[in-house]
Amino acid sequence: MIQASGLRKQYGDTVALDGVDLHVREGEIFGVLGRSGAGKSTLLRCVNLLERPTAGTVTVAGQDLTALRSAELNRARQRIGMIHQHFALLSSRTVAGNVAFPLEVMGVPRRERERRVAELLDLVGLQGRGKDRPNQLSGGQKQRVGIARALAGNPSVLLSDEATSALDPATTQSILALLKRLNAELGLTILLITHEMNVVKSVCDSVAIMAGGRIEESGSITGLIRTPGSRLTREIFPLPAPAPPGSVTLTFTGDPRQPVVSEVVRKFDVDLSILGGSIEDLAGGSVGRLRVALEGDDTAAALDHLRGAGLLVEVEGS
Ligand SMILES: Nc1ncnc2c1ncn2[C@@H]1O[C@H](COP(=O)(O)OP(=O)(O)OP(=O)(O)O)[C@@H](O)[C@H]1O
Repeated sequence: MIQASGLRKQYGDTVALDGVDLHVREGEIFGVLGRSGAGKSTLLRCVNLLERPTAGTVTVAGQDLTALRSAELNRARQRIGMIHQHFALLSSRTVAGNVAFPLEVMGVPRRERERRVAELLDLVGLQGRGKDRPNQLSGGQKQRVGIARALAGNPSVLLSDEATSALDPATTQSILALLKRLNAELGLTILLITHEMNVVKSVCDSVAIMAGGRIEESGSITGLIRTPGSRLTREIFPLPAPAPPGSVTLTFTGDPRQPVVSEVVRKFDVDLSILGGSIEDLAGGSVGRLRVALEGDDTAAALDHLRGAGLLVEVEGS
């Protein structure tokens, strides 16, 4: 749905994007995670060409945006919604007036506009609030208005620029739940940028980790969790460093109640000490990571058994 190739963006001597390739599949929630200054906002603004990349191409829904002239680009942008960290609402307009704004720009007749605004406010849980002013709303409600406005043109893609960074944790979760619902119900593809791992853990199907204008690692969350040495896995499941030589890190997905570890202890008569670990609920399901020390005559066979049971087994120093 979104394909960026060889994206480069330079501001004077500052290289904000340094050869970024991005592939976001239709219907997924894709997170771009990185610290301040990593280049996330620049990447997002290059995807809808609010910023023109210095080099590279951006294709959204099969259309090469970098090749379009301005009238065509404006039409293509109507199919790309965007929400912002500080909501970017017009304080002089009511809630309904804010949601209606893009419909007015598109030339939608008044009756149709009013019907669509009511439908959108309903969709985001703000029915009956159309006459309010933005300053009468909480942060979470303001972001719901931002989402309703972004969906006005029936976009196939929603870009989210740190949409929950200004919200408290409970409100963040409610906005993320709304995005997840819209993704499922409307088949909306969502590209979000964030500096919060929590956002990635809660809703993303795929992620790209950015630093210094480059993507360091990207892929589906489940795929990265199963990739030895993945940075995402290390950040989600921090374990004490350095790992003792010979210690084993086990990563398991699926039902955490499967007694795979106790089974291996019994079957291969090994001693197992737990050195660290945790279990997390990710969008794709439950994932656990455990660092253990194994002792016994048959530890190699025990590790093979764990591999055979579908665990990722990483032995320190091997
Ligand atoms: N309009 C601009 N003019 C000059 N430099 C810019 C501009 N926009 C971004 N930069 C620089 O490009 C680099 C990447 O910035 P960007 O805002 O994309 O990072 P970010 O990961 O989104 O960080 P933040 O979360 O702090 O916004 C930074 O060094 C920034 O100073």
